[in-house]
Amino acid sequence: MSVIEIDKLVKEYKNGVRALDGLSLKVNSGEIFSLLGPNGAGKTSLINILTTYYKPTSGKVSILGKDLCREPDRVRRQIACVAQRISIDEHLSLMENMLFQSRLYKVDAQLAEERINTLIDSFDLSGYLKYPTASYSGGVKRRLDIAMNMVSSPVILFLDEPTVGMDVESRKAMWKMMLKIRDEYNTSIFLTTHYLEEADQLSDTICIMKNGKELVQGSPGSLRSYTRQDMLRITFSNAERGKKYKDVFDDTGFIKFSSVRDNSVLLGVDDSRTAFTAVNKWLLDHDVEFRGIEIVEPGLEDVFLALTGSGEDRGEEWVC
Ligand SMILES: Nc1ncnc2c1ncn2[C@@H]1O[C@H](COP(=O)(O)OP(=O)(O)OP(=O)(O)O)[C@@H](O)[C@H]1O
Repeated sequence: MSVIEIDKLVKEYKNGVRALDGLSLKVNSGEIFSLLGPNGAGKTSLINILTTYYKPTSGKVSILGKDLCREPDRVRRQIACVAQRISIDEHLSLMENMLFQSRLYKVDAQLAEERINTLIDSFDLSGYLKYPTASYSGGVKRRLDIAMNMVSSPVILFLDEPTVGMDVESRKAMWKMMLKIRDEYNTSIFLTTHYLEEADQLSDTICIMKNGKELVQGSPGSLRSYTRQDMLRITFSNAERGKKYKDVFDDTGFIKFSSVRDNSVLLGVDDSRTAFTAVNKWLLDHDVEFRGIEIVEPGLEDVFLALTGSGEDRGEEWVC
């Protein structure tokens, strides 16, 4: 069963920027859904619409079976959103922050008390009860922010880049928290992130978007299979040479997609063994200085780069 259904969503701002350009996607009940995309892809615009903050220009959005534009109040009661900026009040204690949130959502006082105690326990916050919230580390503040947003027992929790700027340990604690929210609270999570490893580790479904449109949607494993077996990496002495030969290979016509990463060019090809021989021969015949050529197994990062490219629109070949 899906909890979010988006059909041909368009958001055009007053300045004429079309942040969403006919985006369609579905989020299933009880899953962690990650939205990935380069800067300016339209992720925040989408979250702002889904959380009823902005109105779409056109298209249809249904959340928990309700039309977002016709019944925004009913939708609002069943969702919670943790924005990029931490929303805890540092003049209040941990408990006061939790209670404030429960009153905002009009949760019955006794139920709120039970939920708050369970959340504090569940998310390892009890050790911080006696300290002022202003003294918490960024990671603990973020955990409290998310715990507060769970007081209303939302069916869907939106998290806009929840681990941005965190150290590895805090990020791992946050992942544990997200998995708990999905598995023990049965809340669906809609997550935006720039971290591919995070999306890979946590998500049931990943959607990669660019220029206001979805490029591809699927499980981390199914996305990796997009480019499995058929990639070559050629390493040069510097990134400029990589860029130069990327353009040369693009013009040959037998490359499915290409991207430059550090000193290397990644080439998507039809048959890696045949391409390996052909490209190797071409490089030697043309006296091109290169450090190495190899057949590579793609990771999620390769899929992301292949689909979003670095300015070129080759990803459109992969539109689902
Ligand atoms: N309020 C606004 N008015 C006009 N244009 C906007 C507004 N908000 C966003 N945009 C533009 O819409 C496009 C998509 O922006 P958006 O913030 O949704 O992308 P994003 O994927 O969240 O990017 P980032 O990862 O950098 O946060 C960008 O070109 C941006 O400049």
